[in-house]
Amino acid sequence: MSKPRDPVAGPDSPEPPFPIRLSGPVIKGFGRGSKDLGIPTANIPADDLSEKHPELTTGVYYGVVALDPKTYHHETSEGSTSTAVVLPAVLSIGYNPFYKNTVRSVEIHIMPALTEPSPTAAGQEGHTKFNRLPDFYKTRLNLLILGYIRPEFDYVSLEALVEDIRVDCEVARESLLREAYKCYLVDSGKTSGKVSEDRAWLVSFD
Ligand SMILES: Cc1cc2nc3c(=O)[nH]c(=O)nc-3n(C[C@H](O)[C@H](O)[C@H](O)COP(=O)(O)O)c2cc1C
Ligand SMILES: Nc1ncnc2c1ncn2[C@@H]1O[C@H](COP(=O)(O)OP(=O)(O)O)[C@@H](O)[C@H]1O
Ligand SMILES: [Mg+2]
Repeated sequence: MSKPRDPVAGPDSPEPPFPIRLSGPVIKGFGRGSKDLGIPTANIPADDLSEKHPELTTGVYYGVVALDPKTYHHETSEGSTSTAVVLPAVLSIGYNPFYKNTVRSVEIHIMPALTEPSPTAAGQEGHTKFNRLPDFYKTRLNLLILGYIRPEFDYVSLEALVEDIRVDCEVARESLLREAYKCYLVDSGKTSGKVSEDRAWLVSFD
């Protein structure tokens, strides 16, 4: 048995180099996320990553995302919205050692709002239904990376990889529930300068 993982990752408020801004159109990946793992990941181009963000090492991170509402209509209980909805996310940046990719990819799994029950909560091991939205290929995605979780690993089985990603979702969720992170998701009206600036960038799609 491997030892239990820490329930949260990173300091109590984002520290440099975070938040890191990434943006790009959602592109096709290797087609494994949904099919092999049951975990859809929105892939965005990674071409200029080493030039623009040399500090961004390979690994698993958490953050917040927004999709361009011009092409993605998010359904809420109030109906369809024309402003971008901000959602929590967990992502991997790297070569997917389990699949031995030769090119680096950025793969983002968008989670449900923190006010909704978590589909990846413990007790569902082996039966987890990861969050799935209607497809949004080609839509522009803005991402603020807020913290680092762990390095990428190779695994003895597909089940072991899926279980670790399930725990990543829970770690991301608990980490983002902290006040200094939650303010990126929920605009309380009293957020300070830099947070509002980053949040304004997140939901702007010109
Ligand atoms: C939160 C998260 C953590 C991941 N961690 C690993 C990892 O440690 N090792 C690995 O080989 N792949 C990891 N992956 C990548 C998955 O293997 C990848 O999403 C899958 O291969 C789907 O790829 P595709 O979008 O190209 O189809 C992770 C993905 C996510 C979303
Ligand atoms: N919760 C989600 N997070 C990320 N992408 C999602 C989600 N739900 C649906 N999708 C869609 O699924 C696609 C990714 O599925 P995936 O099986 O990883 O395919 P690919 O290999 O092409 O990336 C995304 O591009 C997006 O259109
Ligand atoms: Mg993918």
